[in-house]
Amino acid sequence: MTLEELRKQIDEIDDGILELFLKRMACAKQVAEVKRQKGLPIFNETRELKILDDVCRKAGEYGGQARILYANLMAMSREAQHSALGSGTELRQAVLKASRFPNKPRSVACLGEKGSYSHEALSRLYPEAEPVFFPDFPSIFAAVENGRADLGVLPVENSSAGSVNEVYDLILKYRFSIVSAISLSVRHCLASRETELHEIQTVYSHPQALRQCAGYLKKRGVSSAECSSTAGAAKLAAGKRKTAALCSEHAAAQYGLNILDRNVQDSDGNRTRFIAIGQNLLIPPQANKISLCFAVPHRTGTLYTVLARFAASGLNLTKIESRPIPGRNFEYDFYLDFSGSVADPKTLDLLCALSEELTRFSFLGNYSELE
Ligand SMILES: O=C(O)C(=O)C[C@]1(C(=O)O)C=C[C@@H](O)C=C1
Repeated sequence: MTLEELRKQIDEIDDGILELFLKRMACAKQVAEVKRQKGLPIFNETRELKILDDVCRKAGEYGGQARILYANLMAMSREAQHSALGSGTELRQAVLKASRFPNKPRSVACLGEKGSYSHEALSRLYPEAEPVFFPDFPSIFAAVENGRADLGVLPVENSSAGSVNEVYDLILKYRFSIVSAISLSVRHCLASRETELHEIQTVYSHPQALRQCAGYLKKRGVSSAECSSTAGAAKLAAGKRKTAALCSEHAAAQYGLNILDRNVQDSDGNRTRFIAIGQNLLIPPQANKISLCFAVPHRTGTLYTVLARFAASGLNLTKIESRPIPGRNFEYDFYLDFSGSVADPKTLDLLCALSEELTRFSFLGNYSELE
């Protein structure tokens, strides 16, 4: 057979598959109605596992491929059923009740001292708020929980050093709402009370900043020491001979230090993303980014079929992070960011379906990110 003839056959087969796919989806919607009348749950694991085992056996050498194909078919079918029944009432109501107005927090918690990068992010996001400084990330979450601060600003990711795992673990522990975000260009300088570079023996900074400048520090042959923030490092270096801090120029000025070297980070386009968290859900009208988290059972293809549903809805994932679930060996929570808005009914339907199907699911927010 020629290529053209074979392609003609494939086209005919595809038409047949598509017709059957649409028939299957229509049938699934009817099942949803029966389930509603009988008060049955949409997900029927026994039935799904039986279908998967059957197709796997019948498909012979393509058993694994058939399993994945049908796992996806049934995920789509469940989603159509959830959408037909308007599932996820709790999430739908939370989204409906969420405030639409940008909040004007009185006080916002952040890491470190005046002049820290977190402080800069906070001032850009909430110029009118009073900053409240804390020495570590858990204290910021605690301050939001006990009302000492209306919101908390936290670094979540750096373009060269990667995710701030401790913050992700706290996000997953507290499950507060993410209400806004900002991506800041981060340029570190080497600042000291000394005036000559060769006098420096020890460099202080936050572990993330030390990581972002690891190549520079190695080249200079100086030792490094961790402290709780870049601005804290500047304060420390102001009191000790032969030391310097990796910090912002702003922090260097704050503590009266000389700038011995500029732009010392290893990557030129070094950026850090910050989020603001709060107790209440706030969804501004321009919100275009969604964050959520969930866990999946340890079975082949479970994460894959969840991610396929985002692809099927045309949603672009911008971040995925997995973190160990405390107290459960080698089980993970997944944290996801994607571009989208809950004002889009199809996106809200997907989230509502997932909220019903996945364990440890939380919708964390729909917000926009300043540049
Ligand atoms: O058989 C059912 O109960 C259905 O709802 C249909 C179906 C499927 O698409 O095959 C969908 C969801 C269930 O989890 C199991 C199977």
